[in-house]
Amino acid sequence: MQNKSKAIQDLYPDELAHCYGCGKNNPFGYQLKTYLVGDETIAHFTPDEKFTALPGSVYGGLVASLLDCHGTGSAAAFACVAENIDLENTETIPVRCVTASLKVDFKAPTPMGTELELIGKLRSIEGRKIWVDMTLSAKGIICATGEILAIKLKSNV
Ligand SMILES: CCCCCCCCCC(=O)SCCNC(=O)CCNC(=O)[C@H](O)C(C)(C)COP(=O)(O)OP(=O)(O)OC[C@H]1O[C@@H](n2cnc3c(N)ncnc32)[C@H](O)[C@@H]1OP(=O)(O)O
Repeated sequence: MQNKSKAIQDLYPDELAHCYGCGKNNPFGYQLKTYLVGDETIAHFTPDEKFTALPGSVYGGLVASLLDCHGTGSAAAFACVAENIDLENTETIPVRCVTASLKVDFKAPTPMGTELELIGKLRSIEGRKIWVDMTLSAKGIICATGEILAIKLKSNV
């Protein structure tokens, strides 16, 4: 697979780049960036205390949101690779993936103020269905795992 120096979300067309979790054109959102590195995807996010659950730990909704957006970004990246779309030499991608199903398992408290690392691995692609397995870790400790079923939209909305 290809390495990618540009985030997959930065290849979404401008009119579709307003997602609260990962849209580059949403100044209020998290602007999560997913990168394809080898045959995995990676993203980072450092939560601050506005995301508090119990003191010192992150609320689960943020964890789910990060997995949601990293999952769809990863699905789009893996779909592009499967379709021989050269991510290195394109300004926008024609693939549109949305979440149909997201499962999150919370394994350990997610710490505040620490860089979180999300890793995605392609499980399978079957027609328009793309399954991605993910981990969310802090300092090498897995805080949550996620699995997403993303669906490629039929048209480029
Ligand atoms: C550039 C793109 C911008 C991306 C922005 C970032 C996104 C960030 C992530 C999100 O938060 S996305 C927002 C949350 N997700 C949604 O709002 C999606 C709402 N659901 C839908 O719009 C539709 O249900 C969906 C597009 C997912 C599927 O509808 P379709 O009419 O295109 O497909 P269909 O219902 O025929 O399902 C296609 C296949 O997926 C399967 N499927 C659909 N939903 C499923 C589900 N929940 N669980 C298991 N399988 C499911 C379905 O059975 C079928 O399998 P088969 O092909 O084998 O028959």
